[in-house]
Amino acid sequence: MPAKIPATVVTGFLGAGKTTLIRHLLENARGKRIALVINEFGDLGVDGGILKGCGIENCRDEDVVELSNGCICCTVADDFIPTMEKLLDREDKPDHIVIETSGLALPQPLIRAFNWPGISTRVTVDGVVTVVDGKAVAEGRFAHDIAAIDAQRAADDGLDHETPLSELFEDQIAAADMIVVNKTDLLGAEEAEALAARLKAEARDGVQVVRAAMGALPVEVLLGQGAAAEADMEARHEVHHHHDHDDDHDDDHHDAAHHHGHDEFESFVVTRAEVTDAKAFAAQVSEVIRAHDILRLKGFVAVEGKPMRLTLQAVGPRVDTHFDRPFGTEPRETRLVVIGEAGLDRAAIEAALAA
Ligand SMILES: Nc1nc2c(ncn2[C@@H]2O[C@H](COP(=O)(O)OP(=O)(O)OP(=O)(O)O)[C@@H](O)[C@H]2O)c(=O)[nH]1
Repeated sequence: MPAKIPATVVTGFLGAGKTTLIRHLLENARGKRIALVINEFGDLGVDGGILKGCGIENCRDEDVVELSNGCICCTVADDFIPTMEKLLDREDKPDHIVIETSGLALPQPLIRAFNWPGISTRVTVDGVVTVVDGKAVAEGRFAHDIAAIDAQRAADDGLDHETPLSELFEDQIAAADMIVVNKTDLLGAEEAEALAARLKAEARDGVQVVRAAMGALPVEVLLGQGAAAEADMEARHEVHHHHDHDDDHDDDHHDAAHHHGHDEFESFVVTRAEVTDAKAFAAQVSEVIRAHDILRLKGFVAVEGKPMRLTLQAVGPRVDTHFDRPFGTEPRETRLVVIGEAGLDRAAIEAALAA
């Protein structure tokens, strides 16, 4: 069976910066063919418009698909699934699918839709990325323009008007594999750090919390999480069980202050001699990842007495290993790439991995 196509679900309240983050991703995807599915509500089509007319090389018109029949959770069968099938049936399949949910939709029903027959064998949820408006959340609001959100909710009969925004927010946090604390340019460094720590404490174990300005995250941090989110829905509880809908769009798409995110991420390579025990080393790596908040760690490991090299891939504390091929004439060394937010304690990480 061919490998499943990974899909990343991007969620977050309106104005949190989802479209901005996706734009940055497309601009930096370097040849990776990304198809976008955008869940617009109503006929505004703002995000589709923004991304379609973007002039980004990787972002061809036919790679942007809009769902315009409203909330995904009530149109799964007649809109979302056929759209996905069409994408998957294409001759030149995308390497990755990115789905932008509209600001108030619950991510859970969408993730669950990936268990649908015909979809579940061909695509998997690589990761759920929840974008939060760091400035708004730090100030105890959940979104930049609560009044706009309220107006949208009120304008739609199908909408549950009772659920407080705080619960929708909790649903978004509970669904996440990665939480992006966006708009850190509007926060002090300490404030951003405190908020990231707070959200990490609220989220499921192992969820990565990263800080960003203008959604600028390295592609390799955002994509390739391998979460298979559709398979562990019970862990991603919904606080709120009513039917909920969403509408979208305030009109502040125009003021994207051009901002070249200075690099808030770093990566380096650690090498070491052969390890004696593959399993024990994987556990050791997992501990180092937790202790140092490493986002990604990947590479090859030489295991004593094994001619094959061990491939190691870690997303957060989840470490996957398998033997992939003989070392052949290459030096039998362990070589691991470490990726994290700037400020990693390189010396300590090197020492801990070499131990
Ligand atoms: N200062 C600042 N502004 C940001 C940042 N990220 C996004 N914005 C601005 O916030 C506004 C909303 O960003 P979008 O990317 O459209 O947000 P969205 O989540 O896609 O919003 P909807 O599509 O309306 O749900 C835009 O004006 C962006 O330019 C950031 O990190 N810092």
